[in-house]
Amino acid sequence: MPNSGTPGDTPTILTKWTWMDAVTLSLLTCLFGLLFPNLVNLQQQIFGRRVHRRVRWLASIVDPDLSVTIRELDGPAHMKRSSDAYEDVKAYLGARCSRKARHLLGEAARNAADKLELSMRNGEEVADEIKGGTATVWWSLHFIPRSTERDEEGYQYTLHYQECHRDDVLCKYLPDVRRKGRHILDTDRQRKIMTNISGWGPSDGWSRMLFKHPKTFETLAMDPSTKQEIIDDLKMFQKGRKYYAKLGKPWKRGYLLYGPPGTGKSTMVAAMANLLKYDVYDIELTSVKSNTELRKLLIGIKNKSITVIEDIDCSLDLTGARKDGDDNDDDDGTIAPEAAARVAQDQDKVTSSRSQVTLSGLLNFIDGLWSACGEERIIVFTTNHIDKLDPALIRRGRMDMHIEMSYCCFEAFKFLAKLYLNKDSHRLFGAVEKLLREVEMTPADVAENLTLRSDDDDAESCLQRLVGELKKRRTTGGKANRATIRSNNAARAVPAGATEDGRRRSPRIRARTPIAPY
Ligand SMILES: Nc1ncnc2c1ncn2[C@@H]1O[C@H](COP(=O)(O)OP(=O)(O)OP(=O)(O)O)[C@@H](O)[C@H]1O
Repeated sequence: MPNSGTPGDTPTILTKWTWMDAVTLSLLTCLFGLLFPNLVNLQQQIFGRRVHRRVRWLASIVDPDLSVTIRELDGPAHMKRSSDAYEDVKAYLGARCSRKARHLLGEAARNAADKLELSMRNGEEVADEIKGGTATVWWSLHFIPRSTERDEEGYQYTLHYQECHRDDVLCKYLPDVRRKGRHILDTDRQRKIMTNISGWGPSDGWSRMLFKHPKTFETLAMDPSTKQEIIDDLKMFQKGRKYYAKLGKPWKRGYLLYGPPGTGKSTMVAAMANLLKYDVYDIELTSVKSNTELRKLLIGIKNKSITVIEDIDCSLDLTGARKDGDDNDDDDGTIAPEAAARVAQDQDKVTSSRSQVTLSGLLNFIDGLWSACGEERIIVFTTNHIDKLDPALIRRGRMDMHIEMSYCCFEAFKFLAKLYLNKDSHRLFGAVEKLLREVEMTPADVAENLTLRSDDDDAESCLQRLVGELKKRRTTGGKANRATIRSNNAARAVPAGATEDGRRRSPRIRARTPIAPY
């Protein structure tokens, strides 16, 4: 209430005002606002900011807790992918805090079959220490259900801390959590294999399982020098961060594994994953409905991973030319004339097939702009028919290394004999060597013959079985086999180092990009 100013009262501005003064001031303010609207806005903003600051100050006294939330899926709507930060925090908390939580979640063992991997359960809270144990922060895990159509449901970790520890938490503690979590994931974790099966899995399109393939390069039968070359190449790739950055190239490498069925192409992928400790993304291309869906899958692929497309020649009708108007790729690969003649026919086929993924879409997937959004990624194609593939698909820069997985050579046999029978030599080795020069047999078949099948089996009986099988093939299928191989190879140049009849006994590497001197 305005006061007319009783003598003796504490004088204030208001006490000296009259109603008339107030009305006059209001009118003047309105007039000022009409004449200078921007100045009034500015005045209101400054006033608003001051109020906001006071409210924050009050809030920090009433509730000094701050929080950071890390969601399981991040990225824009329709492009959600599982978050690296979430995985790091999960690994960190799993190792550090889980024993402090009251209610734990047990998952399949990490390294040992009889152990459980423990982590926080939904709704659980655990404490962690910062500043050398002088302060405490709290982590909680919650499941957030979908609230709108565009939203994704998923888990989220929330870190609660006091305002006075803000700098320590944000600048030291959180980066440390991520670093430690990543280290645990890199060294200690069980790797995963992901596959895309329509309608399954979370929104990023990948269904996940633990990857437990036992195959390593130590148990892969190959020509030893070829094997070493591949191992060296992979290891060089793995430590090539600076090298790729220096070249201005995305940190990725493509391997094409080709050869007859049973020669170890899938097995090689498992050995690669185990050597590098990478996750495996196995793409079933026929389940991918469109190029857009393929891109969405690509965005969901994590770093330090091997992406495999098996039997690429069978996956889609990609063996012909790219569709007209589909070719926005600047590669120098040429298209066979007969393939060009099939363009119209292929176009119809591609359109009518379930999957609308085009060759161009696949090429962009491998090395388009989006493919560079990650790093330390390997892509592997396997095929039984390299000659059916469009050259653009396997050209330099896409498939950097071509590795032929071929029939069992004597070196590979000796490796398998040592592995399966623990024999470095045997009287039947000579016979096997001679027969392997005449008959095609895959390492898978050789390994099967060397496998002990009963308690009575021993090295002698296994080798006899192998010699018998080789002899049988020589008289029945052996020659037919060779003829087929020759006709399949007819379109290709005879590889360097091939035997007289054009066959090659050991895996062959054609490194399209020289192995880099990092
Ligand atoms: N070089 C090898 N060393 C050891 N084992 C091998 C080798 N090649 C094949 N095998 C064994 O043979 C089986 C089949 O191998 P794999 O599936 O890798 O062949 P593939 O070439 O991928 O066949 P496909 O082309 O039919 O997919 C596996 O159980 C594997 O252990």
